[in-house]
Amino acid sequence: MTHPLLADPEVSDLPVRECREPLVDLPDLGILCMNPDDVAGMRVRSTLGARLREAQRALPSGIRFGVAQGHRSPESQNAIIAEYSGTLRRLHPGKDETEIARLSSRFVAPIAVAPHVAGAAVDLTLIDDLGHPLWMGTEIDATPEDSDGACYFDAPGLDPDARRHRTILAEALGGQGLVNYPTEWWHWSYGDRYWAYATSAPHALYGPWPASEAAA
Ligand SMILES: C[C@@H](N)C(=O)N[C@H](C)C(=O)O
Repeated sequence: MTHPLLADPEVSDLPVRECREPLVDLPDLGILCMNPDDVAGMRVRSTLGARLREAQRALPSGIRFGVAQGHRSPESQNAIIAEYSGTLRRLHPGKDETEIARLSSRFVAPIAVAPHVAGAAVDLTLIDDLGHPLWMGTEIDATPEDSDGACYFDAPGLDPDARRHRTILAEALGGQGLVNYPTEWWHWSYGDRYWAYATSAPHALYGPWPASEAAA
């Protein structure tokens, strides 16, 4: 089955009805954040936070979540877009900017629809009771090029441990209504446009947040 990308009109054209729900701190909900310097990245919209807490309770004993990043500033989003687009331009000198933007959205969302900027997404993995990340087949943030496609949630040819761990992740998060971005096993969201697309909701719940800063 093929899935649309965040840049595709099936997703990007969906309306947002911003519900103005605040961000919450994930550590306050008992969720481990793996990047202590990224204070903003420890926050997500409150419904997403509550759902993550419930999803963590549903994990097998001895396993917990490790969050790499939740909320992201528009500046950080734009910096990731610029860096990855530059890589793609070097790899594909014949492609025009429309094609580069679509390819880029396999790995990083266009700013206008960015789920992390809305506080509606987390990049996360599973952590064992010794504090070690479980093997998921790639590191978080492996690009399609660097991982030869193994970053895709349903990538063929994954070893059994990685497949089993991804299934555990998906059952816990999917059970709480989160949706995965199929090009990245680690990216899960709730209330953004991709969630609206995947759940056939009439509109997204969250746009860029805070609205004033994200307009740039
Ligand atoms: C850059 C990567 N970690 C990521 O966050 N990708 C998604 C699709 C995003 O930009 O929202």
